[in-house]
Amino acid sequence: MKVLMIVGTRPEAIKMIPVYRTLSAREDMTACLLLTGQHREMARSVLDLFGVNADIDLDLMEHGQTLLSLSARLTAGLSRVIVDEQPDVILVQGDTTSAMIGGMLGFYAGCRVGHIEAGLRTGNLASPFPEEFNRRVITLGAHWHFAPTAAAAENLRSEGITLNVHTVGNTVIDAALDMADQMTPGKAAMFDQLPFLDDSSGKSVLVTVHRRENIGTRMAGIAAAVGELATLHSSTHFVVPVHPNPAVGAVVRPILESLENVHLIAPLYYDQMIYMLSRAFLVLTDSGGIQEEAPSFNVPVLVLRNESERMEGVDAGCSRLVGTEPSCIVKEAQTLLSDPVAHAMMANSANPYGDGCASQKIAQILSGIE
Ligand SMILES: CC(=O)N[C@H]1[C@@H](OP(=O)(O)OP(=O)(O)OC[C@H]2O[C@@H](n3ccc(=O)[nH]c3=O)[C@H](O)[C@@H]2O)O[C@H](CO)[C@@H](O)[C@@H]1O
Repeated sequence: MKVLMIVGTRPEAIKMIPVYRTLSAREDMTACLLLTGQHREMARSVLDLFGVNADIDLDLMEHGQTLLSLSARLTAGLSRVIVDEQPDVILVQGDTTSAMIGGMLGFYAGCRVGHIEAGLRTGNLASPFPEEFNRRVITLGAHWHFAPTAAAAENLRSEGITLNVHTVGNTVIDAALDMADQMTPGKAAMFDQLPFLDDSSGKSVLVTVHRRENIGTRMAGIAAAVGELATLHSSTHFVVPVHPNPAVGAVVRPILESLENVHLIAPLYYDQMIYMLSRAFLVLTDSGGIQEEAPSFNVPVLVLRNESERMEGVDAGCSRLVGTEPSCIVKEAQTLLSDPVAHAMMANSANPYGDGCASQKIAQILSGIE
């Protein structure tokens, strides 16, 4: 069975590599990993860390690309590969434009499409844009729906999708646990960059923001809240890897760069990120993947969004949706920074997103064993 696995962005690489490695180790499958180049450098750096080479690199990224120009190039590039490679199965992950076009072309070509991380929904087609649309299109053409949680599987059933829906966990947990076993270089790099990490008694708060819907006023509100928290908790370090999208730095730098205990640093390599997660006291984020990973390291998460397609963490008690209003963020973070009981209750909640075995389950389903 020939399986073409399509990856566009950093999080797709993180979530697809465990499946690629699992399929590659099997004799009944030939796995072919394709990078579209939607986010060129960030996706490649993940492959390098896991010691994986792409079989095909379309290198499609263009400076200033729009959804329209990207979709056109993806359609042309992926169509050629599907005709040349004749895969039996196409695997896509998540809800990016690479995943949506890959799933759609797979359906057109008569391949069986497997959707990893199926069934996430906000119920609002306009937010996140275009991801909610992309997810629904992929669902329509998919043969297998690999839902990360029971709630995601239920979302699919409520849309009438009942065949081949499998709750397998999220492959990001496979990747995070794997990286946690080999993060020594990442830890050393973080110690070089942030020497205060040497002091094991110091608290660190990890902050990441990048979502399109937060850029602008909302992101300024988030940065103002971080600034206020940093002033109130002067012995706590706030570590902010700044997303490469220049719009993010343009908002957060002027608000936070003068604060001594706020560290605005470059995006982290994945081993560095996993070290920081394992080490953080609290995470403030609008990232999907980080929400899913942090509970595996017993770190509470405050989600900087007004709605989320990942409510399982909130229901399990690992995370809280705090929106982007500075006063709400400060209030919730203050509680966790100053009340050990409130912190422990969140930190000790079990991770609802998986146990690290999702890739094995996906491989077994693809090969018809399960
Ligand atoms: C805006 C956007 O593109 N969102 C997509 C992104 O979500 P998501 O919001 O997860 O994207 P992020 O860019 O936050 O990536 C998260 C992943 O990158 C890692 N990380 C993050 C920051 C850093 O400096 N270093 C690092 O290694 C995190 O540990 C995590 O594993 O990918 C998902 C998976 O396809 C999609 O469902 C989302 O629609």
